[in-house]
Amino acid sequence: MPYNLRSKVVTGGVQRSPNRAMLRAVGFGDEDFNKPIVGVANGYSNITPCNMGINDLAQRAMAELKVAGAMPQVFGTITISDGISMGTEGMKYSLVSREVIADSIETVCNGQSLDGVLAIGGCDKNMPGAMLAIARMNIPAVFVYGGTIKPGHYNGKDLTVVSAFEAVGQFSAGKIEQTELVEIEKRACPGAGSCGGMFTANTMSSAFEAMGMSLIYSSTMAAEDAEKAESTAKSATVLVNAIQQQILPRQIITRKSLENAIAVIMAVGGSTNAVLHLLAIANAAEVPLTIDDFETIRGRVPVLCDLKPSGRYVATDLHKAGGIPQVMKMLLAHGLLHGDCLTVTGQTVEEVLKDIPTEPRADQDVIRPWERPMYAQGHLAILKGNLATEGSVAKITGVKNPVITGPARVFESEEACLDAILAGKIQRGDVLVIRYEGPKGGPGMREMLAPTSAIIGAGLGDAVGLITDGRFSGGTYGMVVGHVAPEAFVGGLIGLVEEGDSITIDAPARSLQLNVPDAEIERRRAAWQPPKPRYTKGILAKYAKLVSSSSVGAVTDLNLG
Ligand SMILES: CC(C)(O)[C@@H](O)C(=O)O
Ligand SMILES: [Mg+2]
Repeated sequence: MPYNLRSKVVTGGVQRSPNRAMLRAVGFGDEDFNKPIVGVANGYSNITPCNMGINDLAQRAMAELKVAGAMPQVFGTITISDGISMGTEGMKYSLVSREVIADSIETVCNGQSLDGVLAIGGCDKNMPGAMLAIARMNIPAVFVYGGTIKPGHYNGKDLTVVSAFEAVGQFSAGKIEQTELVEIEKRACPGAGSCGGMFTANTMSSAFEAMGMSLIYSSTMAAEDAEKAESTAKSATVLVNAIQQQILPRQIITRKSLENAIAVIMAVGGSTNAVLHLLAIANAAEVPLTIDDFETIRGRVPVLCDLKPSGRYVATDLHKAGGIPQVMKMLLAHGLLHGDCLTVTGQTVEEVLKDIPTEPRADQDVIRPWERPMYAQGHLAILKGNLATEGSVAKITGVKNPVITGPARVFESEEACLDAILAGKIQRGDVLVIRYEGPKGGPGMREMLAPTSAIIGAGLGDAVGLITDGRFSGGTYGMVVGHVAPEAFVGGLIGLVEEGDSITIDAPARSLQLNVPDAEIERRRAAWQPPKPRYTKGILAKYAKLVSSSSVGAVTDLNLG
């Protein structure tokens, strides 16, 4: 039976003869018209180490798809590098690139009536971008992660790119010499692969493994190891089976599997970005999920893994210790994972995990035993209050002072804030406010890794708070609250804060509050003028018009119907 179930492009009789003529030019023979046509969304780019090994994986996937009886058709998807654009105006394109990737995969797969898609990505937005498209289209699909980078080494310590960001703060605070800063820069990124801690890329790949849209163990493999290519080949075989069986993404991406992904992200200590991306994926899959669901799951799931940014180990260490399947099995054994969710293999989560022990191995301390977690509850909290009536996202574990009330130090951009930190103008007890960096205001919610790392490097990590309507890197930690919604640009209270106002971040109470009388707030609100958009042409201008609040995932196709 022909697999071109979606359209009759190649089986549609004489009318389709011209379509077939073109396919013959790209290598189709008579018998190939009876095979499924599978897109390979190739995120290859030498712009960033995260994506530079992906072409080899795409080639391997193509070869294996052919062996499994499919006709692969490769097309390129774009990426930007968060690490390289970090701290620049270019970072505004990062979250935008998520939509571009989603739109490009949807455009090619639907435009060409493909029977399935194997998407390969590396840098942070590649993962959610691909999954948004997969959830929208609902054609059989598998996600292949390009793999994590191995750690660099200096003075007996493991390095990641975040070490280089923190070294800037250490240097500015006079804690290290410039020679040391340069050594760290040279050694932080020793090869191919996405940033090595449990930062955003590794968080999202882990989430997809937990959701059943990627093969087990695949999200923590090193980009440069042979098993990455082997797992890619296996993904191709699994996808062809999914096409034959018509296993569809929306059978896999369900409310329950998104809850599994959230539970795993809490257990591994993942990035704040996961909140934004999983809300967006739920919207694309038409699954009900709200920002408050993260708080509910956080309350019952412990942080089990000792991973960077705030912990000790990197993703390759987690892999050696048993990887995401070990974490999932522990959650399953303690009733915190839905075992009946379908995976792309056709097996349920419980079936996939059946041979994995319920406790981690004793010869490692990356994954803690159940009785000795890093933290009894998850680290990604949803804070609300007059400053964030729709919600905000904070990393609340690992900070010594979970409550801070301090004077606001207001910055209208990330650059202004970084300059103040590096110039030593921030005092212990200050609450830094970085605003007009939201989905519409930035636009694009830049990741504030440079200021948050400079704070850590300057030794102020436990002494100051920081709130923003922008985002954070997966490498950020400390008393930081991002995704503050509503954002300043649309009139959110964060835009009305004045220098010296008292702000309280209360992590245990999950509250974010401006301590200014209501009458004064109303006076300021009446005087507030919406600012002019920063961009009036091109993609940033289009994005700013369409994008939703971060509290519902910063998506560009909400309520368009
Ligand atoms: C550069 C990083 C560390 O990859 C960052 O973009 C993240 O979000 O994790
Ligand atoms: Mg990032």
